[in-house]
Amino acid sequence: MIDIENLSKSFDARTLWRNVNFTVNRGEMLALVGPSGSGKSTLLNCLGLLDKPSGGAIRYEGSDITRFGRRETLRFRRDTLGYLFQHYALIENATVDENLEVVTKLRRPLKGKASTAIAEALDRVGLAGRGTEKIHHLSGGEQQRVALARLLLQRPALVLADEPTGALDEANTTMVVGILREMSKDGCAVVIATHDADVRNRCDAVFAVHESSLVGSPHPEAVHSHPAPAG
Ligand SMILES: Nc1ncnc2c1ncn2[C@@H]1O[C@H](COP(=O)(O)OP(=O)(O)OP(=O)(O)O)[C@@H](O)[C@H]1O
Repeated sequence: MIDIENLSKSFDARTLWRNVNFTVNRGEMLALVGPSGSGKSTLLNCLGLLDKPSGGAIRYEGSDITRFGRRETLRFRRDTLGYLFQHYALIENATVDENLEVVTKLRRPLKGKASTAIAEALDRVGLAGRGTEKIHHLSGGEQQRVALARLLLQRPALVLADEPTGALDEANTTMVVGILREMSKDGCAVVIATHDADVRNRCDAVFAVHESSLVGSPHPEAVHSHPAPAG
């Protein structure tokens, strides 16, 4: 679905990564691992059109999205991408429901009313009945789960998740990864930057940023026999 071709990123004299090539298909969940500072978030930001690569192409349905103009970029972000990033990107002073209504106003729920779809999404992430609470009253892990409920309502084709379990305990980590897995089974492609070995082990493919290159394999057996560098 999305093909990354010879992607590179440099800042001044420093090359973060180069010759990055991989494909993510619908139904796949892929982990990006590597030491802190190796450039995982920057790679996700390039895929999410929040940063520009220095070279190469990111093809989605044949188009190189790095060459999109402003209007196409906004449309692609709105219609195709879903972000699950470290700072949640929620409206702090609004309620949980108000944050989720932003999505249901743009995208109708698959079935039934928006309020029912919002309640179902909150139930799925373990926050049933919390819709009237203000975001800034929630813990970091709860805010992360509101961001996940937002993704469930949005139903994007490509989910980009940056350390989605960093603020979560084990039970919630299992739930978040389980929901991302279900979204991939429903036909979405998921790319997760993570330091968490449990998250990595539940992915279909693992790619490691290592000495400015991306190394890895789409076959978990091969990944297990050549472990990615710890990150
Ligand atoms: N706009 C920029 N200009 C200069 N350097 C930058 C810029 N953006 C990121 N960097 C640098 O690129 C490096 C990689 O950062 P990035 O956040 O992508 O790493 P990471 O692998 O996600 O790290 P972590 O696992 O700690 O989140 C860092 O050293 C960062 O300072």
